[in-house]
Parts: sequence; structure tokens; C-alpha cells
Amino acid sequence: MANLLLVEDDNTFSKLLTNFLGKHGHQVKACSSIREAREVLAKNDTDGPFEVLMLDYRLPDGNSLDFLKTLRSEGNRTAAFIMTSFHDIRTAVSAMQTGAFDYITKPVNPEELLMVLREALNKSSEQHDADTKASPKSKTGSKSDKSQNLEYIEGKSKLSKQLYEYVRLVAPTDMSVIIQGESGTGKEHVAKSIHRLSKRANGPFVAIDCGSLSKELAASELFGHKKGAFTGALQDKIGQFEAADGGTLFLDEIGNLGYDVQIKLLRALQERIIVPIGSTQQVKVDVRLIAATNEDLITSSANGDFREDLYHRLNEFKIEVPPLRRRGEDLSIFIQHFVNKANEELDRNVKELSREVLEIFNRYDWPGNLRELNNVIKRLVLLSKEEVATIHALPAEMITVMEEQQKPSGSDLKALQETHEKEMIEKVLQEVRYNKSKAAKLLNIDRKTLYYKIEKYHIE
Ligand SMILES: Nc1ncnc2c1ncn2[C@@H]1O[C@H](COP(=O)(O)OP(=O)(O)OP(=O)(O)O)[C@@H](O)[C@H]1O
Repeated sequence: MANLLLVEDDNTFSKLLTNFLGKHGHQVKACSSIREAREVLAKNDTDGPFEVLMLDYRLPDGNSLDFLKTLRSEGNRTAAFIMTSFHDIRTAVSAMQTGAFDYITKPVNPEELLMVLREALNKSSEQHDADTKASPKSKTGSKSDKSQNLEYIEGKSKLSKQLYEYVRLVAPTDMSVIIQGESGTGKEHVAKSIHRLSKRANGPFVAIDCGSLSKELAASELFGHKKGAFTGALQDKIGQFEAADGGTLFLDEIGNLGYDVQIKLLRALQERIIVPIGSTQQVKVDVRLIAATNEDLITSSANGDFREDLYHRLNEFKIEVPPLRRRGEDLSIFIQHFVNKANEELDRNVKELSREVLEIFNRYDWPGNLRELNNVIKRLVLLSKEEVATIHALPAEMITVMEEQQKPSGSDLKALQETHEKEMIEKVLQEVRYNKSKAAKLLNIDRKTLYYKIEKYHIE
């Protein structure tokens, strides 16, 4: 039995979920707004802490991503997943950067819900194990490796070949690397590949998700602390820099680190020395750093959000991981890989996907990249009892959205105009590396109009 917090403003759906989960042995506390959820979390009068937060995306007093961001910044690290309509999928994708564990599309399929919940509970217990361990290799705040399938595939497209050529080129050196790419493109996989092909392969690979750390926690997580250094520092703690000694430290979503921590990080990189919080003792460390980001750190440093000196120190080598929609023939290779993986995990025997499903997959632009493909296939396999997975196991709204996208016909002038407008905006944004001011200027519209159109056309 698990203790779950459900935040959902649709009362009928909320009751349905509560009953359904109750029948499966879980205890659910349901709230209908962020305010109410905050009160419940503050009181914490349930039997023990919540193990999983299930959050509807749109709530009457805000959206659950902002809510989650606040919770994370306050140090709450309970596993959370977002429930969202397919229309909001792009937002759900960014949920991953706010430290959500996963997302699930509405209407929620019961079997899928139980599967995601099971995975969230696994994650929650791993987190708990890590939090209660005070050993030097404690993975507190770090991304755990345990549940991840280490098997990976490279793909055959030109972009993939180039990607892995760079990986093999930089791996044996001790250079710091920045891995840039959209959410879910496989940046962590690339980082692990570099580690495995490096001279440090026998040393530890420690991954930290900077997106899910509060500003206060980040410094102690990276550099460790002495007992009593701050409220809550009940014992000495070794930071992840030390845990990664002799190996590789992977900092995911590095753009989320606060300015103070950035200064400390720069010093650690330059001098190869760290000082735990509350200590005066310097500790020598031998760590290779790999950082990942899905934003353009040059722009962030121009805006003053990211220190330029740190950027240059990290950027000894940069690797761009291409989005799935640009990886051409790789799509079918990844489909096969994820189908095999899902068959194994879910004890199914799906041999192939129907022609309609493949057509949709080929046309869809996969904003959540490999993670989204993996999720959609997992759902497809879970719901397919036959050897051929058909369109019926796809989220209904995915099919609707694809049908809508197909609509612009030669005679539908408005739709054609909109398609052209969308393509033009995407092209210009890419040209100016997503600098919106520059893009607005080139397109001869004001920034506000550009933002409106980006939202309207769901441009990333
Ligand atoms: N080359 C690969 N082969 C097989 N699976 C992969 C590969 N790359 C990524 N994946 C799978 O895709 C998902 C996303 O990968 P990963 O976490 O590495 O992406 P990411 O870019 O680091 O994501 P984020 O931006 O959210 O940090 C994971 O489930 C991972 O197992």
C-alpha cells in the first residue's frame, strides 16, 4: 500500500481515481487545487509522508509544473507525475526539467496508470534508500542508475554517426564536455557512453539532476557538508564531487544551478579542490565533468543567468544531440528497440506495429524525443494483447491531433497560410539559435506577437 497525493480539480475523475487506486490497496488523499495541496503537504497528517504526487496539469489556481518547481526549490523531492491532455504534451515534456518523474496522457488508461505508479514507487523507494544512506557513495539527489536499461543503440542516420564519432573522439581525453539537446534526446546516455569509453571507465559515474535540487541543497549535494553547517545538517555528508573521485560527474540541467554554486563549481574545476560547506579543509578531487543542458548556455550567459567563465571552462568540447525528428531512419531502429524492451518488461509478445501506427509515428514530430517514443510504445505494448499493435492502443488524442495536422488541403487557404507561417517561424528561430528578440526582428513582428504565435503553433 502506498500513500498518494492526488491533485485534480475534476471531482468526478478524482473520485474515480481514488476508488480505483483504493481497490488496488493505495491510500489516496485528494485535493482540488494547489492551495489545498500546499495545506495538506504542510500539515502532513497522513500516515507517513506521501510517496507519490499525482498532479493534473491545469489546476484552478495555476499549473502543476510551476507548483512542482516551487516544491523542488523548497527541497521536496517526492516522486511526481503529471496528468495531461495530449494537447499539452509539449508542456508535459518540460515537466521532466522541473523534476517530474513522468507524465501520463488523459484520458487515463487504468493499466497505464498502475504501470506509471509502480515505476514512480520504485523511484521513490530508491530515493528513500539513497537519502537514508550516509555512505560516501550515497546517491542523494543524484539520478539513480538502478532501474535504467544500460543497453543503448547508436542509430544509422548521418547525424547519429557524427554524434558517436564525436563521442569516441572526446571520450579518451580528459576534456570537460557540454552536451546540448532537447529534452529526452538521450543526453545522459551520451554522457554514460563517454564515461564507458574513457580511461575512467572503472571509476564511478555519478549523475546529478540539477533541475530537481533546491539552491540550498545544490551546494551541499555537490561539495558535501559538515555536521551543523546549516539547519538540517545532522551529520557530515560527502558530496558527489568526492563520490565521483577517479570517475565522471554528470551534471544534468546545469543551467539550473544558482550563481553562488556556479562560482564554487568553477573553483573546483580550476583548482581540482573542493571545500565542504561548513568546513575549512580543502579536499583534492580528480573528476571529469560532463554537463548537459537543453538551453543555449551562451544566451543564458549573455543574459547574466550563467557565468561566462564557467561556460568556457565547461565548453572544452560541445556535443549536440539531435532531436528524434531529425534522425530519419533511426526512428524505425528505436521503435524496434523500445518494442523489444517493453515486451520484456511487461511480459508481452508484440511483434510489429500496424501500418497506421507506423504512419502516425513517421509523421509525428516527437517533441519529447526518445523518452516520448519510449513512453508511447510502452503504452502501446501494455495495451496490446495481440502480436500486432494497432492504432487503438495509441492515445486517442494523438490520432486526433495527427488528423488535424493533415487537414490543410490545396483549397484551405487559411490553413496553408498558417502552415507556412509556422515553418517560417521555426526556420528563423533555428537560424538565430532561439534568440526571440532577433527572431522577432527578422520576421518583422514584435516580441509579443512572436510569443503568441510560438504558443499557437506549439513551437518549442
Ligand atoms: N541511444 C539510446 N538507446 C536506447 N535508449 C535510449 C538512447 N538514448 C536515450 N534512450 C532512452 O531515452 C530516454 C531519455 O534518455 P535520457 O534520459 O538520456 O535523455 P536526456 O536528454 O538526458 O533527457 P533530459 O533532457 O530530460 O535530461 C531514456 O528512457 C533512455 O533510456
